[in-house]
Amino acid sequence: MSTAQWLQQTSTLLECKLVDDLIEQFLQTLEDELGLFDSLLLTPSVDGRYLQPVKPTSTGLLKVDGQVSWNVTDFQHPFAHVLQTAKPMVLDYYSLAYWHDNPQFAAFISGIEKDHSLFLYPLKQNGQLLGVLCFALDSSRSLLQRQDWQQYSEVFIRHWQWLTSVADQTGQACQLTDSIAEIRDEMTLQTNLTRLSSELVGESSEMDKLRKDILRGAGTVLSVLVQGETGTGKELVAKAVHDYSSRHKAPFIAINCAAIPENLLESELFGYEKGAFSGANSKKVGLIAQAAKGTLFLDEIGDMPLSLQSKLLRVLESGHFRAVGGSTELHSDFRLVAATHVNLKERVNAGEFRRDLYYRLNQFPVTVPVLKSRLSDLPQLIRHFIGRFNRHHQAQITGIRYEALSKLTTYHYPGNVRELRNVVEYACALTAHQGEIDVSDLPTFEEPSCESSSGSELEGHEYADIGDLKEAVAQFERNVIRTRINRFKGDRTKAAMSLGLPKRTFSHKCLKLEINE
Ligand SMILES: Nc1ncnc2c1ncn2[C@@H]1O[C@H](COP(=O)(O)OP(=O)(O)OP(=O)(O)O)[C@@H](O)[C@H]1O
Repeated sequence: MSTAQWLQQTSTLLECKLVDDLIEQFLQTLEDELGLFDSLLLTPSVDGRYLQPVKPTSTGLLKVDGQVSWNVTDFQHPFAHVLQTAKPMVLDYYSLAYWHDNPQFAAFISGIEKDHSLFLYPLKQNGQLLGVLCFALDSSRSLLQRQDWQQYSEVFIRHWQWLTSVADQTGQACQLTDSIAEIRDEMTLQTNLTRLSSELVGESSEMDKLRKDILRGAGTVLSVLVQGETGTGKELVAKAVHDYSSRHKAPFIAINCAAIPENLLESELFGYEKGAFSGANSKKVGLIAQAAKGTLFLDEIGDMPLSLQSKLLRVLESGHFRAVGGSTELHSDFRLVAATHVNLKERVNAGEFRRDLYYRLNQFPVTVPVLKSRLSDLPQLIRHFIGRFNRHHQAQITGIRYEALSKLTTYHYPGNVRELRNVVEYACALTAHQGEIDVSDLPTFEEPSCESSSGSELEGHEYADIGDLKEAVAQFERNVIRTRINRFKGDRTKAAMSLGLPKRTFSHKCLKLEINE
């Protein structure tokens, strides 16, 4: 049964006004949904010395004759053990034989057959035992791992408690509603976390935290700033913030601030009027207006020119803006998610990014961890990318050999998950149909030591001579990119992939650094 159906059953339960109706409804739902042969609820007598079935007679598998009750201190029947330990107990046909010495219990289970078992489950609230649920079921079934019916039982307990004391404790009604809302929220959170973990893959505690941060952020109206190295999944995170927010039905509009020349970025964002500049032959609606009621995602926000930053701040503060060449004030109600792989705080301190805009963007910060800090996620990510490759290429790669997986865990992934995805796709392309990825299918990885040795060479000689840091960095980037383009014989897509950069970011960098190879 889906979460929605359990919620439906929960609502039905909450409509019960009488305790007997409530118990009947509760047991009936469990029997239907868990495929039980029979079920029974045992509750303590008024003096607390005996356990008695709530239904005085039963003609089902579990035999009750109306007189039966079990002394809670008599350990000749398993109920006393469940009460003592407050833990569930599963008894198959053969282990039930152990309890046949107790005639009352033997009569009670006389209908149980070889492939049946008895499941006893203590109902507790705030450490207090309220009763024991008793199920007869198919012995191959296991109920303990399932959370759904246990959460449903929690709602039952609360409603049951409430109904029995409703006459003089009306105040409990509010508490109950709160608890149900809490349980409902918790169930929704768990469902969303499960759904999100199939999109944002990884079992590490870092990924767990990231998914929780995303859902918390999505539930607010705050601007979200996603920070993380290139290829860590920032765009996926931004999309998830939108998908799990109340704006998910409206558009998600994304733009990479680094991939668009400065003069075009403004008109892309704000739109323009006909004749605003040469070439503006017709009016254009900007991305801010397109994102109305939805989410605007500004990737590589650190590359946004200062002049535009103040215009962005204005629209974030007031919701108002003007199209390029326009005279009327326009309005858009959008939620902003921005991402950056640079340390924005440092840019602020260097005077390259507006401090006020930084604080406005950073209302809800989310940091995406680098892959090398969570290599335990590799097996799951690799499976995910193999599955994706299979779907896209109608292939049937079955998995990865242990030796190949071991080799992958020794690498440091400067390009993070994107680089891993490329490695897996490369390996899949070399793997035989219906085969497993082997070590020989993996690309040759660069030795990290090579990079660091060239770095220390520089440190010794050239660092001291640097007069213009910006130019030195640009020169370094130029050298890296040129070497890489040459290595891939001019194939820019491969060069971009090997550096863990999206192709558009790479192209823009080439443009900026005047690389024409
Ligand atoms: N946790 C993850 N689970 C599944 N796929 C992932 C995960 N993280 C990243 N990816 C995949 O890795 C690739 C890169 O992700 P994405 O573009 O979101 O990274 P990014 O941090 O925005 O990169 P850049 O800074 O270069 O723009 C995408 O194909 C994305 O689907």
